[in-house]
Amino acid sequence: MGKGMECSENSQTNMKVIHGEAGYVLEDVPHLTDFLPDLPTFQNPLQFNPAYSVVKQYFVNVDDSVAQKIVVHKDSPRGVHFRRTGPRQKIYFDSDEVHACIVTCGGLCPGLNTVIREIVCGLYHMYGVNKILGIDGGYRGFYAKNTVPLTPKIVDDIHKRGGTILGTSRGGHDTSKIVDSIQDRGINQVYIIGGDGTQKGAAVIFEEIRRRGLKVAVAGIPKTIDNDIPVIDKSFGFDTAVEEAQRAINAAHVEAGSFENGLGVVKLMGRYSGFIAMYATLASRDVDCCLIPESPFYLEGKGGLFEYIEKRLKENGHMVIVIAEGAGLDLLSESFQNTDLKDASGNKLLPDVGLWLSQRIKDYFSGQQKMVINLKHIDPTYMIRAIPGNASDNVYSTLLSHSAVHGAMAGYTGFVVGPVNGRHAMIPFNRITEKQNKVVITDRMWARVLASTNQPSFLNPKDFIEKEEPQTQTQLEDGGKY
Ligand SMILES: Nc1ncnc2c1ncn2[C@@H]1O[C@H](COP(=O)(O)OP(=O)(O)OP(=O)(O)O)[C@@H](O)[C@H]1O
Ligand SMILES: O=P(O)(O)OC[C@H]1O[C@](O)(CO)[C@@H](O)[C@@H]1O
Ligand SMILES: [Mg+2]
Repeated sequence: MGKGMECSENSQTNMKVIHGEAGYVLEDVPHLTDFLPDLPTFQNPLQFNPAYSVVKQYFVNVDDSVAQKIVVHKDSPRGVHFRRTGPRQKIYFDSDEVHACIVTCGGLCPGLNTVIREIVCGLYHMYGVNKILGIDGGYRGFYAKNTVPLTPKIVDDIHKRGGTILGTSRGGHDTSKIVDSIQDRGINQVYIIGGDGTQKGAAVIFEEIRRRGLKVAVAGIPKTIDNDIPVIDKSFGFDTAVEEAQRAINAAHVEAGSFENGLGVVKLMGRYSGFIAMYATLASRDVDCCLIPESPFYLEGKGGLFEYIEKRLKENGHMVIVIAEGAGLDLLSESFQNTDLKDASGNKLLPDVGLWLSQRIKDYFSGQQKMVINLKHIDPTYMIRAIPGNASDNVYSTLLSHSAVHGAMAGYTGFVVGPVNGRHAMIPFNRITEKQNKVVITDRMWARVLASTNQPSFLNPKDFIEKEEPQTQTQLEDGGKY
């Protein structure tokens, strides 16, 4: 810890927070020495690695941190920081001692296999680790299935395939059985790849490991096609998903443009966050209306969706609507009985909004409007999720994997890796799991979507203006990322 720093631990969240000068705050991650103070250290073998020994500054300074906010005013406090990732001079595991395991949980996401590959190759090539196990089929694989040995040869070309070679699942998180399995197998590094639910599971695994006083590092790699993980810039697979969504939007546009009053409805993923729909819309420019969970809308009456569709068809002869799977749930609940069905992880099962919207539009225009429309509904959701990562996601996945490996080798634990303002950092679990990342509809990014599609905002601007204080300066809100 640097000079003039004060460290405190919040007993409720177990968070290590370090305060420095001028309002500097480091939301630190746990280290194995917090509960095992006498661990021996080792020289990092990377200094002898031909790839790294030519790099001038290959070890990061122990005090390096990454700022959460980079837009500041001259009198702003320095604000919250996270510990920077990267190789450390001193490590807490001897290469021969490491017995690592990797597990993938939750839904599929492009780039999962790249992350697995790069953890295996990173451990092997950078740190000389050769005992690495794959856990089969998500959390329950720890106690209900056999493990798969992983070597650079086995994972050599898996990044070219979609899905996860380890398999995945929802539900089945039994903390004590999982930690028993880790302990019984002599595993001392656990790499957990998954979304918000998975990282909640990883946090309780870490707590149990700490309670038992085991020398086991737990590292989370955030995975979510929905981009709903907070703090980090974006999640891997998201770019690929946005790119792949273009094919569906193009098809919808071609279909719509070829028929009189052609209407293409494309459903994209996004349970609670409409990032894929928002970015796919902005990227495409062929979309006339983007509907996301964060922005309420209505169908009938003045300023409603039906009125807009009619206007657009009259003006342009065709239109494309992109709808995220969690959009308009309040409207759907009027048509569907609230069954409250959940998946094995406890996530609410949503009715099919694409089908519902398409039917409502057809009913409206075949009813009182007497306007013949040609509607094509495209649902590419699983096709988008099941492909391999694109080039930029593959590079990104490599950085994430290496960050996790460097962090675990350096004895950090109970952390999630990810880029914060473009620099990779280790973030405590609770910062990742306490809330979901959502599109902020009062941000400029959503305004860009509205400006690009010309769709109605479905909101009364007075609702916003009257509630807000007059602003003299740019507000430095959390949401103002884009
Ligand atoms: N609160 C929790 N505590 C412990 N384990 C959890 C918790 N929430 C979810 N899990 C476990 O994490 C795993 C994955 O959770 P979930 O199915 O919600 O997917 P996810 O990780 O959120 O990914 P995504 O939503 O992107 O598909 C499951 O095995 C589930 O049992
Ligand atoms: O059908 P499954 O496997 O539960 O996955 C669907 C969900 O997974 C996600 O892609 C998140 O991984 C959500 O967008 C979607 O609601
Ligand atoms: Mg989730």
